[in-house]
Amino acid sequence: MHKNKENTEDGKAGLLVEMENIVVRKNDRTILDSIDFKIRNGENIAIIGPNGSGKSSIIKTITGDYRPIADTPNMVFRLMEKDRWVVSDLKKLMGIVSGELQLEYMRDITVTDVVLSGFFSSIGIYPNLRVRPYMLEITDDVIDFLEIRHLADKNISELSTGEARRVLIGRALVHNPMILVLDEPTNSLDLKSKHKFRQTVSKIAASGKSMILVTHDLEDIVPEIDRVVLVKDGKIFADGNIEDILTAEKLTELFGIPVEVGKDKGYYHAWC
Ligand SMILES: Nc1ncnc2c1ncn2[C@@H]1O[C@H](COP(=O)(O)OP(=O)(O)OP(=O)(O)O)[C@@H](O)[C@H]1O
Repeated sequence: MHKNKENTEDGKAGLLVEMENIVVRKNDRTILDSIDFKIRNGENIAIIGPNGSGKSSIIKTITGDYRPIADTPNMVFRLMEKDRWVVSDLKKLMGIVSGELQLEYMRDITVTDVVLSGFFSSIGIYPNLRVRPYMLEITDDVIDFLEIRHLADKNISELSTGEARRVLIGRALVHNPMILVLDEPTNSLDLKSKHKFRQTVSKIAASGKSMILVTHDLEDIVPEIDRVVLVKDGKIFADGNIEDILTAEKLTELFGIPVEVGKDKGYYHAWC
């Protein structure tokens, strides 16, 4: 799979995202409070937290959909070591797969066009978009990388939920984003589809792409992910190495119920 110049050379040691003292308010309510969060190039991170704790809001802040309160003292919001961005540039930095996006794609668009549309951040390919030969080549590469060649000519609306989600990963990857964001990617997938999806996630993580995985399911945390961030009540509750963070004690405090944690063949699971 193709790589960003920044991924391989100059930006290697760089910070992709720096957030310090980030506050976001919606409807007169603080939904993110004093968030400190940094992502280094090549890091793979899982974000976990109860419903409504602020996980998606952190992602939406990074993508520019939510704006931090600008006059917060000591606030830092820097992406790729730059302080100023336009939202359309932020979208190019990130490749996002979410349930919301999948709903938007319940249309008769071929898998190839869905993947290709990632170049334009559009839903589908329209006559006004300038599709260049290199885009078609990269689309082909991504289809092969994700092992979805057999689906390429089908309409996305004909696919199973699991297949469609892999196609959306293709759309997210095709423009070579610095960070791939998977927001609850295995929701409503059956066991086999989850297994296949996690294999795909492992393959992408191993390719050196930075990844943020937002999930409620510890089993989604493939062994290539070694950092976990816990979010509670709009704040970062814990952030660190997976072994220090995914403990029964921390998850019990995070969810407010007794939680047990186990680990088997590199995968964590929790029960209560
Ligand atoms: N645009 C918005 N307007 C008003 N409130 C919002 C908005 N976006 C998020 N919130 C509120 O902020 C809080 C955090 O929401 P967010 O979607 O980030 O949580 P989450 O951790 O991703 O939840 P879940 O696990 O249920 O997806 C919730 O109380 C939510 O209602």
